[in-house]
Amino acid sequence: MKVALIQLAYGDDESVLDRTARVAHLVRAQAGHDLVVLPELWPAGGFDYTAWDERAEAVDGPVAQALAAAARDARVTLHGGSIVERAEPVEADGRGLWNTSLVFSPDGELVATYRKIHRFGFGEGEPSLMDAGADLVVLDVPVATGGTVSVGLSTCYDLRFPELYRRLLDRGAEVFVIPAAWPRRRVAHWTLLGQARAVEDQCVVIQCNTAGTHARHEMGGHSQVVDATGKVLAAAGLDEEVLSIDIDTTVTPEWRRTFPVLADRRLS
Ligand SMILES: O=C(O)CCC(=O)C(=O)O
Repeated sequence: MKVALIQLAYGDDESVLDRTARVAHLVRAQAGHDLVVLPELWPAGGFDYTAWDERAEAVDGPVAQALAAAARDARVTLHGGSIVERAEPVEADGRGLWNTSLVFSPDGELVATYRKIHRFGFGEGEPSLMDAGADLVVLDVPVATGGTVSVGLSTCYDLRFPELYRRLLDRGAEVFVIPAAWPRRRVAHWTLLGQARAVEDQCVVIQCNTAGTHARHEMGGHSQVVDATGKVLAAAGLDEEVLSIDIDTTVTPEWRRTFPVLADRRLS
């Protein structure tokens, strides 16, 4: 499975319109990959809390339409990172905004949405401005060499909650895709926890982080792809870059067969 991770850098000066056009261009340049992945909240700004309400949009809004067209032109499955989603109806005590990932098929069809379950901010940011998602999402992603790969979705802070990944595993996930806006000061946790999820769940982990500095927060970069044995197959640095990697999808079932630790679980 050929995968491209676009570790996008942005600051405060680029408009959402300009950034969207730049991202669509970067996605089109990844033709030939099976899956292209973008970071969390790149249109609204991961830590740009004050702009979220104004930049919120529907899952068929202008950013989604630009991503759908880019996926179709490049003929790739596109994990478009996440947007601040505005949707109706709003629950009685709800906020009507979610941190929502969008996945498009190579035909440009929106095939999956995932609303981030664990909100980051310790009372501020996401918990005060957004609602929490409740639904697990696992989808089949087609691979040019034949067949599909079962991909479980999660976002950034979710990575700190291993029980979520066990549940995705139990729904058949072989790969976890994790877009993020993870700060530089805790980037060691980002890489370590990604490797831990790969080892404990015997899954491929694809982590696409943000780079650059926006809203006074320096992002950590260090996107990575880890195979089901825990081996880091590709790793980015601190700045904007595209990681391109051909993942051997036979490794996961072979590793699960030769080291059958999952079969020894006792509490499920
Ligand atoms: O858990 C962390 O250290 C960072 C999480 C985060 O930045 C997020 O979920 O947006």
